Amino acid sequence: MTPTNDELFARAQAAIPGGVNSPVRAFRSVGGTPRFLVSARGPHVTDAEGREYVDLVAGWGPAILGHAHPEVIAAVQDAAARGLSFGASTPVETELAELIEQRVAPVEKLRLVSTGTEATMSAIRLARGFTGRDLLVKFAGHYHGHSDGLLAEAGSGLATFALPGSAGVPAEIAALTLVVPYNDLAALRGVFAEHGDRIAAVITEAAAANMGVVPPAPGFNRALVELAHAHGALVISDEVLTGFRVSSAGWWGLEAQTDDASTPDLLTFGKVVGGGMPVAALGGRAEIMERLAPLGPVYQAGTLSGNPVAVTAGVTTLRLADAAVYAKLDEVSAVLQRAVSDALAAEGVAHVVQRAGNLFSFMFGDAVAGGVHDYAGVLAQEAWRYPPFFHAMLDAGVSLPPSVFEAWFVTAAHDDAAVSRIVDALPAAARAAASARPLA
Ligand SMILES: Cc1ncc(COP(=O)(O)O)c(C=O)c1O
Ligand SMILES: N[C@H](C=O)CCC(=O)O
Repeated sequence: MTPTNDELFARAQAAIPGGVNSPVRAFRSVGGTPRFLVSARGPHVTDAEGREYVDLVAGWGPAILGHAHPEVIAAVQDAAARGLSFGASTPVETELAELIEQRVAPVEKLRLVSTGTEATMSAIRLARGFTGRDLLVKFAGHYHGHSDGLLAEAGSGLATFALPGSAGVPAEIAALTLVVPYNDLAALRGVFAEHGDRIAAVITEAAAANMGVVPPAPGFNRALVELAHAHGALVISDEVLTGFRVSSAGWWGLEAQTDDASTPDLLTFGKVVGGGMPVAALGGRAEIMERLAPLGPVYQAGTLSGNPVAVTAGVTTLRLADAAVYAKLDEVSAVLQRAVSDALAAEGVAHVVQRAGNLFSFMFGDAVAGGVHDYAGVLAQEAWRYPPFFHAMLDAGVSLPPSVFEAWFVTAAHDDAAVSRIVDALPAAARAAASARPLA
């Protein structure tokens, strides 16, 4: 007999800490049993009980074309048939690097890694190696993966579980990261005034989307580049989530930063560049990137870096992501933003739609209804309204991120039928949010 999600979760919990291989999957903040997925196609995922859901997680971002796009699958099958991993250079790696460099002008040289965590970790080491400085500045509520120096006041799972940081990070390492409120140039100026000659880099999500969506204030990214450069520090723009999702040139493309004064020195990518397989990258000014081994003294390596099957998925995805794909992502995103907002308004639920390109999320309560600009604002919301909203959608066959602190992700495969199913589910979900009460 087919095991249920409950049975699979019980078995997983016996074998795997918390039953999950990444904490946000555990449904801890929304309650209930995670769905164990067995397949995904187009805008849908299917669980082990055979139930199909319209998906608004999209593998946490990569699936811009929808799941299991036939051309991506065919290319991956073809690559796999020629060998899974060579531990040597392949032509397709250069193809992916060239594709990214053609689309994102500040990327003159690029190195492939396997996860976003590796990309940001290596970018930080490179920034330290290049500048000879030790301090790193990050913004509260931003998430850059789970390396030691980046977990202070981080978003994603740490926001979901209200963790200020992680055990196991030595105090000496944590002390090298200075955390500043997002969109607060005065605070950033203060940190540079005090520590300017020790700061190697500022790392920022190009547009924050791991505390829910919180876009940079107009001019913020430019001002932070100018400030950092005035103090001899680098800027790492983390586009792991936004890169090739919000436009064919990522967030950098949307802000159309064309002059040197507003150009980040290093950029990191993940998710879409792997088309659903483990590929990520760091890239930037050649002069900096060439400090990486074997050319320079900054060591960085990986057995699976540039894996030919994974990179084939990324190259094929980027090639298929034409203007029509981005237009569709924008269109579906706009329709859903409006539909959710209307449904919540109809039930009298105070809320705000937070958006950055086609990324969006909702925050609840009068305290946030005017818009949220930083992590303190995010924490002021009535987060307790989300679990009943989430479960009403799930019951109606719509899979949302299992945390109010995550973005919603659409795909170009969200056709009218998928969108209608989401829209039809909204009135009951909005009623559930309206009747929610804070946990005692
Ligand atoms: C902006 C950002 N940076 C870095 C990461 C880390 O990527 P990964 O989960 O692939 O390690 C993520 C997502 O997890 C992310 O959203
Ligand atoms: N917010 C994270 C990535 O963007 C969610 C993915 C994870 O850490 O499991």
